[in-house]
Amino acid sequence: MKLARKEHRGYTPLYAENLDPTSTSKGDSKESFYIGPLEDITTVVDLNQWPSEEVLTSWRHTMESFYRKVLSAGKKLLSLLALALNEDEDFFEKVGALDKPSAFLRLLHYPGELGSSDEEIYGASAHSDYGMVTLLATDGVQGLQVCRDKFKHPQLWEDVLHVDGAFIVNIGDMMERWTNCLFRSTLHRVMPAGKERYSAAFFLDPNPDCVVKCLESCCSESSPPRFPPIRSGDYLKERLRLTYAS
Ligand SMILES: O=C(O)CCC(=O)C(=O)O
Ligand SMILES: [Fe+2]
Repeated sequence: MKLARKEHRGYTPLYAENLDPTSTSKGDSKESFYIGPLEDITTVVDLNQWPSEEVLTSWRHTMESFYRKVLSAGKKLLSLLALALNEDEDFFEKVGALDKPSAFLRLLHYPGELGSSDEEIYGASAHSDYGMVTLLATDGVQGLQVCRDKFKHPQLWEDVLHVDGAFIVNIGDMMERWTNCLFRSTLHRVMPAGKERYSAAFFLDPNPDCVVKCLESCCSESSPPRFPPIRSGDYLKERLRLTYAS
């Protein structure tokens, strides 16, 4: 396929990824298309892959406009999270996370028919997102489930109700590291709904050079940092490597 994923942009086919790297299944039953930062971080070249205007007229314009709007909403959300953590509202700007953030829009399609198989196939197997926050829009078809207590066994999964016009927001693993687990990243999955499903996830992750280090307000002598500081780019690279390993 001409627009196959390169530099983490473009098309990923069915079963290309396994969001739960511990699972032995053949992969998740979804296809997707990634759109990365519009003004690219490292080069002047646009690494995004756009279908030709003749094939999909105005598609690029629509996607770029959506990307910018969700990025702006995500930044506002992060300033509210900073205030909730007793930090200045521009905390995530000051630590360099929002200077050319590593923000990816992912358009997802889950097929309705899966064919017969003995193994359990997920639309998206259980995972938490990797970055700061994810803003997720869905078409309202059920399937998304959340596990409130990811360390409890057996795990209890609950359907996430659709609210028209609202985003679902997931806390990501780097936010969990920053807050020393005060804000837990959300364990979630997508079950096959027996019906075609579309969603758009916007992963708002820090600039690759931003170092994610436990906030002072979130640790003390009796509650030391649970994670060492890590460069965001290194953390993301490793998580993506595991997701696309098979
Ligand atoms: O499609 C959805 O509702 C969720 C997608 C998701 O969790 C992901 O791509 O990380
Ligand atoms: Fe996710």
